[in-house]
Amino acid sequence: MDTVITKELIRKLPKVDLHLHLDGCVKPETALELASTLGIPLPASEKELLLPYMQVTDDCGSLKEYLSKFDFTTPFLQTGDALKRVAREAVEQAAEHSCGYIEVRFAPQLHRKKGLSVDETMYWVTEGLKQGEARCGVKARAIAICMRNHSQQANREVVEAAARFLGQGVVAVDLAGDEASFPAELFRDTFALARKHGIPITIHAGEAAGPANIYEAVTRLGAVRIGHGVRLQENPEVLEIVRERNVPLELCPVSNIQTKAVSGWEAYPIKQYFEQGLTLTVNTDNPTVSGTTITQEYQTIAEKFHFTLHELAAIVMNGVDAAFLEPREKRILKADFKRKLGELQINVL
Ligand SMILES: O=c1[nH]cnc2c1ncn2[C@@H]1O[C@H](CO)[C@@H](O)[C@H]1O
Ligand SMILES: [Zn+2]
Repeated sequence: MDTVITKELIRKLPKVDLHLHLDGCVKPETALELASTLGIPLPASEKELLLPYMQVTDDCGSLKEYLSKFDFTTPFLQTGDALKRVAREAVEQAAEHSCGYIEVRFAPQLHRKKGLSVDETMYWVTEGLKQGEARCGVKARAIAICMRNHSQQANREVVEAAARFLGQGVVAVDLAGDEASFPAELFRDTFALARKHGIPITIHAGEAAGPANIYEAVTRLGAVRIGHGVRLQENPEVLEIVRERNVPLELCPVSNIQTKAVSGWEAYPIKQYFEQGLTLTVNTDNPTVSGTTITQEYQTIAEKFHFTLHELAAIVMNGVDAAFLEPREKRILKADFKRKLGELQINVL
């Protein structure tokens, strides 16, 4: 008989979160403290009352509307101390949900309003992750995000700083922001520079626009993972390319429903993708903005799509395989995950 998949069992299941935005996981209580330290007035002084300003509701209509929630948080994330703290807290939150490995992404250019340089933002975020790692035993790395609405020069600075921090806590570069208004092909030069520096690339694509952006990201920009990619099903040829090349999709189910990347759970293609042999990973995107946790993401797909515990573990291991870690570090992580899954009587390949 199949094991009953309880929430507690999923919480205990060793997991990874490869798609997690730093500014999307700020705890409301932290926002309150940072705002008071920085002297920024807030519309509410209790965390429960602050949460609606930081979180979307089910009637969120689009990615653009979803992204507007980030305007509330960025003013607090402008100092080294604040960046270090929220990075550390991202690791702590992951530890509560038995994540053994996380990659936290952030856009350095959004954190410079008080004069930090791009390198300084990377320094503080990676410091916070290291502190969290030491305290919680969760391996944590950073991904530097280029923003779609930023200038080529601003994005170039991010890529160049990422090259300096590669192997020092930063493991990859990404492209995020308003996908519908800025197609992937606008960023060819930016990612050519990343390739020149040998920086691994993941790109948000096929979320608020169609598979053409996934095609561009994989075949021209050099993406070896795709952020979301849920709209891949709209083009079977692109789907075949993604499958052949074994490009992992960083699905974020709760966020994907909220941003209307997919019309609703009945149309969410995760089971089909799984059965078609695509490499799926499950992630949170923005725990605070989306009101989710990695446990909830797994529980939701288990309930709605009847994944078995072994299938959930296979998805976890896809994430371990897709981690932007050096081969040696990855082998150690993989062995560690197999051991921990074995303790739960789950055997994976
Ligand atoms: O799902 C998403 N799609 C596209 N952009 C996103 C998503 N979530 C967050 N951001 C954007 O990335 C920035 C840096 O973390 C956030 O400020 C937000 O604008
Ligand atoms: Zn994202």
